[in-house]
Amino acid sequence: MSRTAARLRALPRTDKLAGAALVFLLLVVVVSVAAPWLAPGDPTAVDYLQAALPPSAEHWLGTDAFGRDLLTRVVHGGRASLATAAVAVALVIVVGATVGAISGYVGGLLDLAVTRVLDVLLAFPRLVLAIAIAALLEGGVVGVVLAVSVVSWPGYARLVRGYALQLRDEGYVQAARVAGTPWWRILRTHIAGSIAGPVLVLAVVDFGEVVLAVAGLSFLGLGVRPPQPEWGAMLNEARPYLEDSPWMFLAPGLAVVLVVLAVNYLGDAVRDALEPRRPRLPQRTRRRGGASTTELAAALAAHPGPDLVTLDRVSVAAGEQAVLTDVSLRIAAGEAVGLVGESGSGKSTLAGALLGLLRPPLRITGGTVTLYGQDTTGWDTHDWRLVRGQHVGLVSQDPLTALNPVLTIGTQLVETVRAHHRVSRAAARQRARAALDLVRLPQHCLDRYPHQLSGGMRQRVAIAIALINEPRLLICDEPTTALDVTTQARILEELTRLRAELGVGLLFVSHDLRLMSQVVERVVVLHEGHVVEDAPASRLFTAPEHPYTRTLLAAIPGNELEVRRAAG
Ligand SMILES: Nc1ncnc2c1ncn2[C@@H]1O[C@H](COP(=O)(O)OP(=O)(O)OP(=O)(O)O)[C@@H](O)[C@H]1O
Repeated sequence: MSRTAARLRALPRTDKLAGAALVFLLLVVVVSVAAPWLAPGDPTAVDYLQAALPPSAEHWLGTDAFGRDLLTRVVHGGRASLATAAVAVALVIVVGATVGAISGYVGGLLDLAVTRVLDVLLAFPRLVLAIAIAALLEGGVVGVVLAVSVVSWPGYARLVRGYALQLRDEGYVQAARVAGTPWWRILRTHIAGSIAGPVLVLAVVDFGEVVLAVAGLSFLGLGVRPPQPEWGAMLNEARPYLEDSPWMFLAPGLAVVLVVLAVNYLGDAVRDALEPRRPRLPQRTRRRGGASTTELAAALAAHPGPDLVTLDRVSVAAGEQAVLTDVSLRIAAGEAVGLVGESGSGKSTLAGALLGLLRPPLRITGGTVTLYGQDTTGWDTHDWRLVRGQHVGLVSQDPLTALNPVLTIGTQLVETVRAHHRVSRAAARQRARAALDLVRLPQHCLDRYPHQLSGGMRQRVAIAIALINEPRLLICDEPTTALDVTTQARILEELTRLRAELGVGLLFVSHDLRLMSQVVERVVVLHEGHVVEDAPASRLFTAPEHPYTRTLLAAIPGNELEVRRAAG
């Protein structure tokens, strides 16, 4: 099951109100679909003897001016309102997503033309344009569907175009192109899956507005025509009797209000579930244990050391499968520690545990992670945000994925400073200049985009971003894997120099012991989630104790004989 599907399935449990909204909407849909069986009376049959009766045991919601039972009409009206809205949204998704995806992916003149059309359509007030189109088409269900679709698809097209623009430069999309995959197959296989989540969120959020637009057009006499029941049309019919027979207004009015409220709440909840970075509730300032975020910030800043990080018998599991078992690790201020192990040994998981970046199904099942003297157990996202980027910098394997392709290097450096410090843009830019000097990049890089730099320059930018807030600990997760040998050597030199100059602690994660030997003082060897050796680099490279370490050393070209000799 994908992560998106898992989050959606968990939603009714994590947000009870969203669960209630979903149940209510399902109920409305079921009742509307089953209207002919649940309310078998003819919703259009006129009986003037029963006209304008208030709610009673016989007519639960009363009757209208033509003596028609309002409950029957509201139930049947739901069919028209919801079905019209659903068809309009489905049409809009297909048209908007297709146009947006093709426009963003193909680019060039086509994209230019499409964006101009979108700009024009989006510049019109949505409802006013819908009224004009519905009037032009002389109303009716088809007219309403087309009017609502014409004013709604630009929003979807714009959203999908943005994603397609971004995704077309992803490595796997380029690889598919190089492999000769036709564009429409790339769109279907590689792009559609990635945009399905955001489009779904937009559709749910938008559905409420479409229900309102359909009801609004029918209210104005441009949609479903009387005597057919539809909530908007019923409101129109009830208008002259608002003072004498308010129940005529209440029944369809409440139906619209409750459905739109439920859809909007559910839409917000779905969006929050799929984009957890968007805070919905006021931010919590009290942490478990009573210390406020401000107190934690002060404690982190004041930590005297020497230990920056301590992992005490930490275990991590993915569901039932153990990924790390009883891992202990310590990094002191200014110390360079290497974490080595073959692919799949758990190195990235350990780095993730250190930064609170483990995502389900990965979770810490035992032990404690202590950062700057603070036990991180129970930290929430705000607490982790204090640490990441300010007290701990991270340099990852591929700078392209860490850098935002549509922002200049200067903007990204400035944003990193301002995410943690209340300083002016000018002051942040000054720090950005200093950070570029630190990693020996020319100042003109500030105005460049990531794709305008070489791989080595991008990695230097990533290091500059990691160091710009002067953290005392830097985690480098395979920082040179994506680089050629000469650039690798330069980046390693750079890291060694920076460590000496700034006195930062360093966790250097790699599967390559040869590289590591150039940077670290102590090496921790990870094998199948267990620490099998933790020794000073000088001893580990000359007299490895564990057979697995010997295997790793023997894998270094030209090192086989020495290792065999060391092993005796
Ligand atoms: N999200 C996940 N769900 C399930 N298992 C996972 C998940 N992430 C990692 N694992 C498992 O955890 C183990 C360790 O993975 P991890 O990425 O930490 O290894 P690694 O040493 O960093 O490897 P590499 O050098 O290839 O990046 C692997 O067996 C992997 O299958």
